[in-house]
Amino acid sequence: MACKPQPSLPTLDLTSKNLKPDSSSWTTKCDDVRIALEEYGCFVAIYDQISSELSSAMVTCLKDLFSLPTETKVQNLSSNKYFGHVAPNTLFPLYESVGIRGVNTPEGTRTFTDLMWPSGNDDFSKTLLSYAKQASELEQLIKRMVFQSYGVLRSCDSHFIDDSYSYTLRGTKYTSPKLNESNIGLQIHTDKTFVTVLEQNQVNGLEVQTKNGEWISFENKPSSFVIIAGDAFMAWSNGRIHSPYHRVVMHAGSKVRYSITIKSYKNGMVQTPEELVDDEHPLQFEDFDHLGYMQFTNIADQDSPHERLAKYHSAVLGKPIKI
Ligand SMILES: O=C(O)CCC(=O)C(=O)O
Ligand SMILES: [Fe+2]
Repeated sequence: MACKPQPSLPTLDLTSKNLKPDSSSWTTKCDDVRIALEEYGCFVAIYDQISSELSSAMVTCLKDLFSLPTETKVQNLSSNKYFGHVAPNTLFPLYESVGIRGVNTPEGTRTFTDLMWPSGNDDFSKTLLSYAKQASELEQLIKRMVFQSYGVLRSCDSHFIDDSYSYTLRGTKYTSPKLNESNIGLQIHTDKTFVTVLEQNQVNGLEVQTKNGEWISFENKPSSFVIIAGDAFMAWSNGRIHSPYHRVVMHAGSKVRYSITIKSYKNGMVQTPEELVDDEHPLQFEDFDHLGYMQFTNIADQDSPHERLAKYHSAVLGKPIKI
């Protein structure tokens, strides 16, 4: 009997030679990106603008960061539960993570570096800034391609001016489970972001759920970045783009796993363009404040993005939305 092939995430070649704006291949590529995000909420981008040297340097930086004493790491406080330091705990003993805000600006990287290394660590802040800048360019490319494919690039050009988005880098370290310990590195969730750009280094573990409930694991390859659409992108697109459930599963005996995510958040309101609303697609989500939505959400909730956004709207606007 033939074996059923393992499902895999779509892979799209976004290397510079394949991305000449205004060519017909550019239009096709933009459609491919949109379709992948509508079908899976996620795809693997092959991207050559972030060099493997920079990625390795970033992982070395994360190793240095995680080896600092806990008393130092916990100083990275945040009123927002998604942005600070998360230490391993009894519920998720394999997971340790650090969120760094404003990471694509020299002030953001310097403030964080000075907090962790009061006597300075130039290598760290330079690598962090250069990685974050390149990854935020990839994030903008993805939005540009999707907007182009929906025909709203011009009407939505305010998404591409400085300060229209904030970027957070979340570096995460996963240890392998001990005997009788759960192998869940990170629980099932959707991202509350607009877009997440994720790089997984050497040790696999990320799994993404398809719309029909199958789990797809992601095998790491050089120059590959996983693009994940978040709840805000889904809402912006009037429900066309999928915000997928995903998780990290670790395997006994595996090496320590490091992942780097760049997460984008719209500054101010997320608003569905009017071109994406018509009789067949009535408006699903009222405008909402992205950072307000982040504050409202609970990491451990098991709501779908639609349910969570409905609860947020009803809490903030006093009325539920149609779902
Ligand atoms: O570490 C990973 O591969 C996944 C991280 C993730 O999903 C997240 O930070 O939202
Ligand atoms: Fe995630």
